[in-house]
Amino acid sequence: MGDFLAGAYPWVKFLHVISVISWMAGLFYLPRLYVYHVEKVQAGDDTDALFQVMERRLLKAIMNPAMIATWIFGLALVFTPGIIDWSMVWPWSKAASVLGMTWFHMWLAARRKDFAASTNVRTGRTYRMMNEVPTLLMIIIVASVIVKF
Ligand code: HEM
Repeated sequence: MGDFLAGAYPWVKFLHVISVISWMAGLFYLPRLYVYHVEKVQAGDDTDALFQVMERRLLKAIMNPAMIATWIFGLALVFTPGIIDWSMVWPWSKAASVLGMTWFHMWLAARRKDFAASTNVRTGRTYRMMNEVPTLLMIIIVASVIVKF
């Protein structure tokens, strides 16, 4: 298994980065959709239905598969021999940040259900602030994997 993963390493990393880009695109865009949804749309009108379709498709067709692929290829990299030295800080800062990113994904999925049930109580300001969460985590993750402190 170790030999196979070592041989596949560049391709697995290639697939990991492609999945990461797709996942991050959704994590940045979905909260922006929520800002416009809450500030510009009346519950129950045609635009409300349109936003709900856009939010559902973005989450289910792009973000959920991209998150699963990111985890699968990321864990394959974790189990590749010689890639991670757990005595360093970067694997831990990366692990904590990807757990945070996954929590943020789940939080967005729960908020989508609020909009679908017309029970959203959060303001555009809340969604604008939450939009900074993936930016912050991405900076920590990329510093971790590139600088390897
Ligand atoms: C979801 C769970 C994740 C796991 C288990 C994981 C794990 C890993 C591992 C073990 C590597 C190999 C590091 C190396 O080759 O030295 C890697 C590479 C990378 N990861 Fe992740 N990762 C995850 C999510 C993410 C996320 C969310 C991002 C971006 C926001 C990300 C960005 C990257 C990048 C850019 C690289 C390539 C670094 C390089 O070799 O130059 N990963 N990941």
